[in-house]
Amino acid sequence: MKKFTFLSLTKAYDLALKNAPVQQSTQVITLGQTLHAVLAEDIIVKKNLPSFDNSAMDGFAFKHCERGKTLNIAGTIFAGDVPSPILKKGECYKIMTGAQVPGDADTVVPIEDCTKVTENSVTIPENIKEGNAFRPKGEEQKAGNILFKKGERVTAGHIALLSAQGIIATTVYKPLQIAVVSSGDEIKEPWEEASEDEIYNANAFAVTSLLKGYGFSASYVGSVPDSLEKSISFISKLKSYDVIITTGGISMGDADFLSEAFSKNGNRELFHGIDVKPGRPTMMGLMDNTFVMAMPGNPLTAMVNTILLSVPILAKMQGNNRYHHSYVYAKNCKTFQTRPGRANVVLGHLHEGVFTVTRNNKYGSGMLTPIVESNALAVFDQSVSVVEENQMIKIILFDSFPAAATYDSMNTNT
Ligand SMILES: Nc1nc2c(c(=O)[nH]1)N[C@H]1C(S)=C(S)[C@@H](COP(=O)(O)OP(=O)(O)OC[C@H]3O[C@@H](n4cnc5c(N)ncnc54)[C@H](O)[C@@H]3O)O[C@H]1N2
Ligand code: MOO
Repeated sequence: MKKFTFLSLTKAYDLALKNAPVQQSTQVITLGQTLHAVLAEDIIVKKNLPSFDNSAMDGFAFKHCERGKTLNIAGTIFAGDVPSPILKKGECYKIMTGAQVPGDADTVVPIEDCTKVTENSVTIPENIKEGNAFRPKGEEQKAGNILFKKGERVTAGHIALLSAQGIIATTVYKPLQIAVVSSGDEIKEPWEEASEDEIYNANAFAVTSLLKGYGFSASYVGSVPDSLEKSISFISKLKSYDVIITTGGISMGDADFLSEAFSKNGNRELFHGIDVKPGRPTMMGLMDNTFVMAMPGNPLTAMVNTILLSVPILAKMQGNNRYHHSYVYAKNCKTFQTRPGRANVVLGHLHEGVFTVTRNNKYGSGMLTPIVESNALAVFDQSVSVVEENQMIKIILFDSFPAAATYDSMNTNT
């Protein structure tokens, strides 16, 4: 009988991250495809942002030394105009938001702050600061600077800046090819007929959709039957994938063949067994360049493990330079117990800064409903046995992409 080598959660996480091969292949994609992609090159500012001095308000542009006076309006400047300086002493421009401010004006006053506004003249207030509502060329980004660094994950904000730079093609890391595999003779696909003695496959669709929510594309490639030979053959066909995530068949039962089937395919196990609840039988390893994540079959465990462990590892493999989970602090609503002696991953619901543990932390890892009742998880160190009411704890939100660059030991609560 195979003996598990239980690692602490932190050690398992470290070891997996250390051995996770980072995607090397790149591809050029267009702007509309870049959301969630990871940049494989630094992006340099091509065009100053803004690229000309301009007004932040609808109002009047003038030379600051003329403040407090009634000025004649020498002309009106609209966004898109390319004006030349024409101001004489005692004059100002009427100007619209975003329009160019010519070199002979340095301050803008919003129209509502002026008095005696007529078609030809306006009285500028005395107490206006030099440079008010004036957006200088290059204020936000200067041409030649680094706009984004290699390893940044593209968000809508990045896309806004790329668009503002007229950058329509970027070099990114190719998306990881992730195969999701389920296991067990008792498993029927949701579109098949399942008797009362059989169960529907929840894990494959849970894991693929969960990863999709984090911006990865994972494909469900099928279910492995409970047979060593068939498992070996099934796995041997998946070697071109960057990652294989399996659920089930990884514990100590007579039908748990996956560890051996992976080994027979050359898998080098990094660990098989983590001192964590849930998720104890988890195995991870490297089959040549394919990273193997064998998750326990219990559906709640499979999902929790995917969030907690797979997502940061995949983020690193995808080339992301911020791959640790980030956390928020929350106040614990009600005292609850955890099982000391190993790390505990606890589901809960975060609302307005308060974390309420799901079902008083009494649910089974074979369940599914507690996941839907939760929107966050918290990890507690093996020394913790009780979490007190009003205690401040670190929470990892579901669907929140890893964004921490610094390592904070799995963000456990101690
Ligand atoms: N002697 C021991 N027994 C068990 C241990 C142990 O350390 N020693 N660990 C327990 C823990 S913890 C877990 S978790 C389970 C995990 O076992 P497996 O990874 O081998 O998973 P299976 O036995 O294949 O399945 C467990 C459970 O989950 C159901 N399942 C599996 N796949 C799916 C799927 N795709 N969709 C829905 N449900 C699925 C399966 O029918 C079982 O009910 O082992 C404990 N035992
Ligand atoms: O990993 Mo298991 O889910 O603790 O029952």
